Amino acid sequence: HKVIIVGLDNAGKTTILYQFLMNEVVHTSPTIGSNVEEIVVKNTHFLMWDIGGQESLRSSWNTYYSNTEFIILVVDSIDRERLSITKEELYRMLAHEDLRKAAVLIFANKQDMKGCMTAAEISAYLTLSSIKDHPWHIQSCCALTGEGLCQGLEWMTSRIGVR
Ligand SMILES: Nc1nc2c(ncn2[C@@H]2O[C@H](COP(=O)(O)OP(=O)(O)OP(=O)(O)O)[C@@H](O)[C@H]2O)c(=O)[nH]1
Ligand SMILES: [Mg+2]
Repeated sequence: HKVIIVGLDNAGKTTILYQFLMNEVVHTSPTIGSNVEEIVVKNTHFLMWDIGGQESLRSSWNTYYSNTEFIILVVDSIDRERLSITKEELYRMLAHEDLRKAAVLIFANKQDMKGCMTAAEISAYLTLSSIKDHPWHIQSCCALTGEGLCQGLEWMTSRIGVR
């Protein structure tokens, strides 16, 4: 099952990918291009593409879209200023033909940061409840401790077989 991990630069995408793979925090630097790893959850194989989120790289996200079953959108919950940009990117993706059948998992990451937005605040800002044409789920998490990541993966595995 193909998964793409998207979100703005510094959101924590690469950190999440390697937490999934090794249950460890790896030292990351901004991703140029992508990383790809296979993650197995309860006999379900996910091929996860972690894509660089810098502004100059976002226009090429669409080259990763074909055959994607899951979009993991990672949000930096402390980055209030740029949540509007995340919102634009989210709705641009949802409108894309190649992602018509994709389900969306939103990770409200960096919940360890003081003063961060809650998953409920992010959900309201992104108007997730208005999304009717894609299954979606929001999960708060902290990539540094791994908290919340398993629950996100469980939602993904629960979706398989529904379609
Ligand atoms: N406090 C805190 N820091 C985090 C968390 N997750 C990631 N970080 C830090 O955020 C920074 C960016 O993480 P990356 O995983 O490299 O971000 P990215 O989304 O892959 O960024 P690009 O590759 O540039 O798109 C790193 O310094 C991480 O250690 C978290 O849950 N809490
Ligand atoms: Mg990265």
